[in-house]
Amino acid sequence: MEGYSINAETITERIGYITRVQSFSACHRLHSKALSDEENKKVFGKCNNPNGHGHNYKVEVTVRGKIDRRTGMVMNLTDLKQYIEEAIMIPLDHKNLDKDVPYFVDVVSTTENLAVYIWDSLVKLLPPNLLYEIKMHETDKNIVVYRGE
Ligand SMILES: Nc1nc2c(c(=O)[nH]1)N=C([C@H](O)[C@H](O)COP(=O)(O)OP(=O)(O)OP(=O)(O)O)CN2
Ligand SMILES: [Zn+2]
Repeated sequence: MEGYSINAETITERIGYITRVQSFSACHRLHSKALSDEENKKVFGKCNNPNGHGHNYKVEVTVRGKIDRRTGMVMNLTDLKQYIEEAIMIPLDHKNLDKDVPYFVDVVSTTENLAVYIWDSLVKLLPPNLLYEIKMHETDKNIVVYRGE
C-alpha cells in the first residue's frame, strides 16, 4: 500500500498477555479454626463435611510483558509450563489440601486462598513483574480471579 511501510526499528513496544491452563485434582474441607463447629456448619454447609470432598480444579496462569522483538515471545511457554509444574502440580495435585499442604493447616482452603497460594509460589519463580493473573475454576460454575493485590 502506498505511503504505508513497516519498519521493525520504529514499531512501538508491544505488550502481550499469554496464558497457560493446567488442571489438577485435590480434596479439601472448608473449616475455619477461627469459628466454632456450629459456625463452621452454618457458614460452609455441605463443604464442612468432616470427611471432605474433591474437585478437578482448572487454573489459568496469565503473564503480561513486552513481546521481545528478537524472540517474538513475552516468555517461553515451555518455561512457564515448568514453573507451573513446580508451583502447582508437585505440591497440590492428588493431595488433601488441608493435610498435605502445610500452608493450609491454618488457612481455609477456599479457592480464593488457593489462588493466593499459587500466586505467591509462582511469583518467586517467574522473572520480575511478569505474573498478571491467576484464574481458578473450582467447578464449572465457581471461578476466582487473583491479581496479587
Ligand atoms: N467464596 C467461596 N465460596 C465457596 C467456596 C470457595 O472456595 N470460595 N467453595 C465452596 C465449596 O468448596 C464447594 O465445593 C463448592 O461446591 P458447589 O457449591 O457444590 O459447586 P457448584 O456451585 O459448582 O455446584 P452446583 O451444586 O452444581 O451448583 C463453596 N463456597
Ligand atoms: Zn470444595
